[in-house]
Amino acid sequence: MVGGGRIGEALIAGLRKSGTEPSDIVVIEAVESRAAELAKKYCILSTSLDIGCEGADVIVVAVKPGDVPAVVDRIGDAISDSVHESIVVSLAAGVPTSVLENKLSAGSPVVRVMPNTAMLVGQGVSAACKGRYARDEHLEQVVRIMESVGAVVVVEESKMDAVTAVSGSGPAYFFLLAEAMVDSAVEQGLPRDVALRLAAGTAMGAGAMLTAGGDGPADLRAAVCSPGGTTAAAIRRLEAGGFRSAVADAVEASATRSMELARAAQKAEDDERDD
Ligand SMILES: NC(=O)C1=CN([C@@H]2O[C@H](COP(=O)(O)OP(=O)(O)OC[C@H]3O[C@@H](n4cnc5c(N)ncnc54)[C@H](O)[C@@H]3O)[C@@H](O)[C@H]2O)C=CC1
Ligand SMILES: O=C(O)[C@@H]1CCC=N1
Repeated sequence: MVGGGRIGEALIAGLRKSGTEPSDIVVIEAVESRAAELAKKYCILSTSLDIGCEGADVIVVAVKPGDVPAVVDRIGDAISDSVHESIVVSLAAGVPTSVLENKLSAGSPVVRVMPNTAMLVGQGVSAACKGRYARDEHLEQVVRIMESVGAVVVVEESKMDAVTAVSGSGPAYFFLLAEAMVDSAVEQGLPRDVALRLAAGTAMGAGAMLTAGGDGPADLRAAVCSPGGTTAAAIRRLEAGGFRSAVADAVEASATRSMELARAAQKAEDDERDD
């Protein structure tokens, strides 16, 4: 795991919870105190890029998009002489697989994954796609790893911006909704801890109903709206307040930002090649 920030930790935590042996995970994190913290918390080894990458079956890149080219360049140097084939997996928003492939030895297998933070509790949902040189068995190996921390869908790389906008960024939309519900509940006289339990339990139950495979969201919502009742009154205000279009705008803004990150990563690489 290269990069032990928020998503790096979520994956490590999820893997440990799902029974992955501590000796099968190595963390490479630039901030020494953070590396030590992760090593202690998850009983895993913390090391450097040069030592940690060689011989790894899977190298997960979990640094910020702008840091990916430099980090993968160093990974490429570290593994270029190795006879062992490593799959390089990028979790970074926006960054195309081609940017990683161009930093690695010719023909290196790269898989791009857009995970989400709920991996931390084994309830993530990820999308994965193959780079140009990755074979089906490489993708399958990565899918198996991600399945140990949640659900996985396989998509074309061209769909990754949309995926990022829905499930990568998505937990934050639900957290914002929960935050607003809790604050409003406190305004209505509930103690904050009770309000949080109610909002979180509601999110959990609604999520379970959505994933049960029966009715879709529109039918489920309609079933809560008793004629002339409380929910219909609330939904009318949400619609009047532009809830649906605010969500559509938010998802579009996230996808657009993902495309901008892709262009920035591509440009950085083009500039470097020209120098
Ligand atoms: N936070 C989230 O929920 C999600 C994040 N992602 C992606 O994951 C990546 C990381 O995001 P976060 O964890 O939120 O960021 P973060 O800033 O919390 O973590 C990045 C970590 O990488 C470390 N780092 C930077 N350069 C390094 C180097 N050369 N060697 C080793 N470590 C280095 C930093 O010290 C930091 O701890 C991003 O590319 C983001 O697009 C994807 C899906 C969800
Ligand atoms: O906000 C971000 O850029 C990352 C990618 C998806 C979730 N967090």
